[in-house]
Amino acid sequence: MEDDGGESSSFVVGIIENRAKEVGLAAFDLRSASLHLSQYIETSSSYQNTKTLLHFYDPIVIIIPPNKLASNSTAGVTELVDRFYGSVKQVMLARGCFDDTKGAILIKNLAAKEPSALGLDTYYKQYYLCLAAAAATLKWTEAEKGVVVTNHSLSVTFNGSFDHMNIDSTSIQNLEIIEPFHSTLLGTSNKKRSLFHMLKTTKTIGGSRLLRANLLQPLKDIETINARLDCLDELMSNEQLFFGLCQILRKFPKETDRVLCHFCFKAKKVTAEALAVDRAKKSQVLVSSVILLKTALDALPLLSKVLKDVKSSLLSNIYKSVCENEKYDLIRKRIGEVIDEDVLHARVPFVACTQQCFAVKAGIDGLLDISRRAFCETSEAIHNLANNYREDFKLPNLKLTYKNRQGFHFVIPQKNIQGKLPSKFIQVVKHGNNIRCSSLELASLNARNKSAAAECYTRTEVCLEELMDDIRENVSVLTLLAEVLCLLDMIVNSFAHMISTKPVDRYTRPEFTENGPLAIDSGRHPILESIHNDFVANNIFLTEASNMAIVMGPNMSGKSTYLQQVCLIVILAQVGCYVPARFSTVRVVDRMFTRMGAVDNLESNSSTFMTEMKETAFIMQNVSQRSLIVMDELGRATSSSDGFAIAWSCCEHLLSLKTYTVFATHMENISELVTMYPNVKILHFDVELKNNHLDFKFQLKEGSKRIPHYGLLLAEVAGLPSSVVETARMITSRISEKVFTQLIKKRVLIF
Ligand SMILES: Nc1ncnc2c1ncn2[C@@H]1O[C@H](COP(=O)(O)OP(=O)(O)OP(=O)(O)O)[C@@H](O)[C@H]1O
Repeated sequence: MEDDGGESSSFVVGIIENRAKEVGLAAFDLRSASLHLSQYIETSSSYQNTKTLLHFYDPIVIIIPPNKLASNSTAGVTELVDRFYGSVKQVMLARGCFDDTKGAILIKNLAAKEPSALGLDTYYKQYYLCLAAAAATLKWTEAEKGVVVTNHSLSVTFNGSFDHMNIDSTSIQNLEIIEPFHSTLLGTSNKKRSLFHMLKTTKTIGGSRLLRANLLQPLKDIETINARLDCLDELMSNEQLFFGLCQILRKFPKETDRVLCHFCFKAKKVTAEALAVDRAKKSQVLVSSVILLKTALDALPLLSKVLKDVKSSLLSNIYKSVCENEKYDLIRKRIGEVIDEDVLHARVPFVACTQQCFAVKAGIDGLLDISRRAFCETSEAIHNLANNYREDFKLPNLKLTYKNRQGFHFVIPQKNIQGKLPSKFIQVVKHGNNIRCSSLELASLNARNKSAAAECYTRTEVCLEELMDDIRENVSVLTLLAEVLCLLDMIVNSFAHMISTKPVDRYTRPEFTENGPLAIDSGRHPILESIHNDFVANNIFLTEASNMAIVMGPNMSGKSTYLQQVCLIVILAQVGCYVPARFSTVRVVDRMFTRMGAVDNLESNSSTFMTEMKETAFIMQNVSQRSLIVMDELGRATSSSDGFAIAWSCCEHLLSLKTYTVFATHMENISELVTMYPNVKILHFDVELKNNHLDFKFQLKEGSKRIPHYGLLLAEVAGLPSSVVETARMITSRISEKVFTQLIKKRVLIF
């Protein structure tokens, strides 16, 4: 598999839908060799569920069947992809490629788990669409990448996203989980203000991807969440274990997870020409994977030492399944039969290249030994050439550098060059304060050096063939090792690290119930509290008997911050992390909905009000008994009477369910709901009026409090011309709302 080297996504996603608006989605992760299958009914015409999953997987390729209008002639999933994911590579495959029977057979053969353990027999009929999508996705990936997936190597999960809390893509933006709101809006990169960036102290790319996936789809299973929390308890109370793990994790190469999955893919037999072009590169990737695996396996005994006496179930399971698993030892010994003991994984390009050329023990392959000699001779000649140039051209600071693609070239600090650079130097390029260049002699030596290295790689691959087959037989333990390293990276380097940087007891362990309250005592906004030194903590208490809180208060009093804070605390709790509160107990949330900032949606050609209504409709259609909904100023984008009516009726609808809702509003009359429904409570943010100035306390209190004309006061502070404010003040003092309406009707109001 090609090595992307970066943090970018590695998902190939196939999607297909039927006439009943049921969608099957297969997401194939090339990096971790895992396949995630989901099938669901699209309840909204805007394909919110599909959008959420696409947002989650962030694919590099989307595979779709040719466009076909859905049953009711509305746009289908293919058009959605066309419209919203134009920048992602799209591949259109004939509907025949989306074959569910083929998909089922493929999964039976490729999955690491037994078909019965996967539940394939049960799922087959029910999930035929995602199996069809899997067939197309695997077929395309194998053909395009020139690989064959090794039998029984894939980690397959059914119904991936629905085992987890579902957060729709709008809420992901509103809550600033991955990107701060304004950065997505304005294209700026104020990355400090997202939950993901706050926690992204993971050391591996696999770890940070796992963190991102967890934040986008937090857990729902209390047992798993508690296992993570027990592990955090142990890390927080045992410094030696925490620092020991931090140190040991550094000993595993950063790329371990990505490289281990190379053993799941076997190169296809290709034609002679393609062989010549591609082979050396592929062989090099393979050799470096084996070296990396050796380095990772060498670090395993150190991990065993640190985890020997752990108590929490998560860590002791890791100890049992990884550290005590003899298979790793056997693989390591088998590698030791072919690979030189001194060979190590290296990141500096030329060192890595040399390690790869010398990976296989001497004397195993005569041709390899000859190629190595040629490689050494040309490398030495290149270094001698550099020495000669330093002396001949009086350039003592001339440096020789190596890049994987170009090979060797010279770097000379510009200040060392008096006058013109000697004509011997060619391909001269300015680079900052340096000049990069080559010479004809260097270019020729470079070519010889490269071809010697290429020959070394291909010979090495031949020597490694048997070893690779042996390793592939145990590929499931390598996948397990990759998963464990990513999980430890997230829990130790992100969660535990973040908690350890805060004062003691600022972050506490949340508790969970299936049907209990959502109670947060002295909760704080995880991101804003580090920006505001004097951030004011607030509580929330919702139960099935009192499941809606209406939050009131003037502008700027802290309502939106509070809504976001409640959601972020629940997300943190459900990923298995401590939360910024004195105490918290969470009823496990299965879907989280937010309706917050009102912005025109230019992409979907919707006005502010229509966007607001579409989002609200989506919530109303999808809400479940265990949802958490936060709504900010619903109904403010239309006429005040219609807005009020919509807000009121939405509240009534939500009150008839057991869902927990926090509803922030400026509409004072909404508080009348409390007189009709016992399960509503009214809260307000405390603000005092002092000398015509608003003094914000940011403290949430019971009941409501009326601050007259706070809008006018804030408008003045914002710099509205004083004459305008004066006129507004005069109008409000003279007329009551009723009179005002009558005046407008009679059109006698003259400004
Ligand atoms: N608990 C708090 N402690 C300290 N500062 C806070 C707190 N909550 C909010 N703030 C500050 O107040 C500012 C305004 O808060 P926020 O946007 O939540 O108000 P709002 O009531 O939603 O306003 P509006 O009704 O105009 O949307 C925030 O940007 C933040 O700087």
